[in-house]
Amino acid sequence: MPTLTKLYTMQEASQHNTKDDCWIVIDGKCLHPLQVYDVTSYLDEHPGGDDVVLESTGKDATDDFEDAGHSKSAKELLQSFCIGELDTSSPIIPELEISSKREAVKYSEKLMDLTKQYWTIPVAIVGISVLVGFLYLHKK
Ligand code: HEM
Repeated sequence: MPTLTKLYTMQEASQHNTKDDCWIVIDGKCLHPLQVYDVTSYLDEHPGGDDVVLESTGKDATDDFEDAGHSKSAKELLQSFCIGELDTSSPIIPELEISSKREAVKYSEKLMDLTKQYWTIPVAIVGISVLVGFLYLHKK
């Protein structure tokens, strides 16, 4: 039977960054993408202290976890805190996408303004060309 996996965005996971509510995101290895773990209840028991874990919230903490040289049993223990997977289809920093859209709008507005301001130049060139052509034909 297919199991339903809960998906969380990095933005959502990063909001759980306190002693009373602490989520971390770590690569689950195998075929899995990044997994989200609610380790709140383990913070006080963590042999490395709670601050190191809190410092690893709001980001991919795989390297931090691996660099600490955790034992096999620590890795197994970690799995018991898994609450879901990271939704990688959403941008990690959504503000970036929004601001780049805003930039595009700004750019097209600027272009429109320039067109409005300088429309006389191409019109004048066409007008002068027509006039010169007209005079030239009349001379003949
Ligand atoms: C990503 C953030 C984490 C960092 C930076 C970190 C760091 C550390 C460090 C530095 C130690 C060594 C403490 C010492 O020997 O004095 C340690 C030990 C340990 N940590 Fe973490 N830890 C993290 C997350 C976790 C999590 C989420 C779990 C389990 C749910 C965990 C389980 C353990 C265990 C069981 C030990 C004892 C040694 C072992 O069995 O490997 N840690 N950790």
